[in-house]
Amino acid sequence: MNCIGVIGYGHMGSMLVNGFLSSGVLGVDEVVVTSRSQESRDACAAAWPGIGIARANREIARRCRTVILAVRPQETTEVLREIVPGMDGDEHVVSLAAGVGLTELEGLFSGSVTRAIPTITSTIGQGTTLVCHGRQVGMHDALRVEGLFSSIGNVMLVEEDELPAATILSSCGPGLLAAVIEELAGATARASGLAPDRALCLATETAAATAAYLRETGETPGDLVGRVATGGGVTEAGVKGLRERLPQVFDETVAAMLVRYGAVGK
Ligand SMILES: NC(=O)c1ccc[n+]([C@@H]2O[C@H](COP(=O)([O-])OP(=O)(O)OC[C@H]3O[C@@H](n4cnc5c(N)ncnc54)[C@H](O)[C@@H]3O)[C@@H](O)[C@H]2O)c1
Ligand code: PRO
Repeated sequence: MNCIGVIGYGHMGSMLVNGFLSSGVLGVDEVVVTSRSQESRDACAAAWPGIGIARANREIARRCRTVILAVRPQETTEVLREIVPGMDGDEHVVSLAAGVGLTELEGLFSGSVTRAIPTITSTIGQGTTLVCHGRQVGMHDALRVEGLFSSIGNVMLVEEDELPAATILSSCGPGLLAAVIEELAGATARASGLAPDRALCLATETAAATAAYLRETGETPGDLVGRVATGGGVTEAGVKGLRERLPQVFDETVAAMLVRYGAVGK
């Protein structure tokens, strides 16, 4: 009964199960998983022999005290409505859904509710899970959930009104930066004879090294630009062009994401 239930074994559900089990923070006898398709349930059972597999969402609610909802935002309230009748009220529901607020979740389940927004980079133990506890969450439940997510990366406690912006940076960020890496490599390959796969390899390594440099030295991005861009040189020409055009591109990008954030759970 004190186990962790995961409903939805897609990108996030599988990442969390793999992370919690491979870090050793949970054993297979402490996790029960279900997902809509038999194929996903079979994949989970094959990856983690001995893990609990439930055939129905309501079974998770009966067997587990902590229930992680790892289905899409538009399915989250439907799944919560489905399982609540089988719950006795002292469970802890943890929703991963971007855009589905605590008020809505607590309106369906009157017990403890936490919103947690992980990031795909926690597949490799890096990145930050954003955690926002609802008003009913006690210290014990809060620490248990924070401990679980700490096993796969950093945890940052946030207020709910900070979640949209923090989600864009922490959780959508890997997708945004991957697109930037792809465009930088693609443009360089198109403008030269460099093979696209070699361009992508160099751009990816450079992005990783740049992030590590900033993290380790504590320099600002502006400091680093100053070190790289020799006066009158090549980098300066590129950074000048980016600084003229990127603010508008990113302002529009973030505005579009915030609009979608507000609508995604509907
Ligand atoms: N992908 C990310 O990087 C990311 C990051 C942070 C938060 N999130 C949030 O995590 C949640 C899951 O996202 P994802 O990318 O893993 O989605 P996904 O589509 O990969 O996985 C969703 C899973 O839920 C299952 N499912 C759907 N309806 C179901 C139902 N009624 N009962 C049981 N299982 C059902 C699907 O079969 C699928 O396996 C979303 O709410 C999303 O907002 C995602
Ligand atoms: N992935 C989810 C989305 O794109 C939530 C953050 C990252 O909607």
